[in-house]
Amino acid sequence: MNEYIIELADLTKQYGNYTAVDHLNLTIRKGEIFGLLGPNGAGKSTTILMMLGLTEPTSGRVRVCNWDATRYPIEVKKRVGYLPEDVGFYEDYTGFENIVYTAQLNGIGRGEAAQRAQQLLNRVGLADAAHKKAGKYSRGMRQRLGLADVLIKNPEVIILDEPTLGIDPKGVQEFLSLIVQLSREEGLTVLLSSHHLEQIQAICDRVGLFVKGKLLAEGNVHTLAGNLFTSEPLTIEAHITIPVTSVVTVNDLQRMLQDIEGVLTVAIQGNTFQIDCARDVTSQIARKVIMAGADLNYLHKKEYGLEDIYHHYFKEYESYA
Ligand SMILES: Nc1ncnc2c1ncn2[C@@H]1O[C@H](COP(=O)(O)OP(=O)(O)OP(=O)(O)O)[C@@H](O)[C@H]1O
Repeated sequence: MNEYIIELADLTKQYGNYTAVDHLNLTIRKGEIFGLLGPNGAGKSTTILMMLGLTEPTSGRVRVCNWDATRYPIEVKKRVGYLPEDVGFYEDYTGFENIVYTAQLNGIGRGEAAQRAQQLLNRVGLADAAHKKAGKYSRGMRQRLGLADVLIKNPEVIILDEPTLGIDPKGVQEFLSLIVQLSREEGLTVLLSSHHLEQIQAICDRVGLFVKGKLLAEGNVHTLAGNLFTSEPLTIEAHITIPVTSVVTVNDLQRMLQDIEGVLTVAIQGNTFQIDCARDVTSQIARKVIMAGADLNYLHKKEYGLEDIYHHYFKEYESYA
């Protein structure tokens, strides 16, 4: 059994002379939550369409659940659930009826379909609204119904394209927790395409950064930041109070910190010392402050997040949302 559930090898898609996806190489393991992040037009949707076997690559290979998606799209469709930005439901059918209908389209008999539909509606938090017409559902409820709709066929992989657009913050949090729960409890592999950095950072094990059809970087947020910002100065923030009885002044302390090898600059604002350094000198800072008889209230090392990474890569592209 192949350890990767999704494998893209030199995957390329051209529309005429335009290369929408450019020699993409990417592997995703079973049970991973992987985030596809990139500005509009980066090629995320085209990549997803190729994974689903809905559009043919110009060259390269795409395997999903051990099936070549281009040659065996039906096998892939049986194993992969796709939740687009906006799912189309029969508005006059209830949530329950919609899910039963999808189940039957997937060859599940009426009795089992009804039982599974009810279980899934409970699971996605729609038990109370199961018999309400889908046309009356809020945006958040529709996305939950969409999730039940893709889960009814017991997929191995689910692909979510901007699933939280238009949902209120509480609904977003609940929806994302549900995704993590499903992935962890049922070993479901999740591919989440989104512009929302904080959502990707909150739930994804790994992230792929797309721009102009290429994967510029991939890895977990921590590793990406480590690789990217090694040459950047490290910023350490120290909150320090100098007791009134002390002979040491703020200026003395600033000089002492400045003398530590590796420290570039020391800026002071109130009780906060912002220390830029070429390497991590946290322990030396702590020692100096305490030996000077001052009180060290906290020391904080700046961690680079997905937002810093995103801006680093995409600063020259203004088109992202
Ligand atoms: N059928 C098509 N014919 C011609 N060009 C296309 C077609 N589909 C997509 N493209 C182009 O390919 C590029 C990649 O589009 P794609 O939709 O994959 O990007 P995306 O990263 O999903 O962006 P978004 O977040 O806006 O959906 C875009 O420049 C788009 O205009």
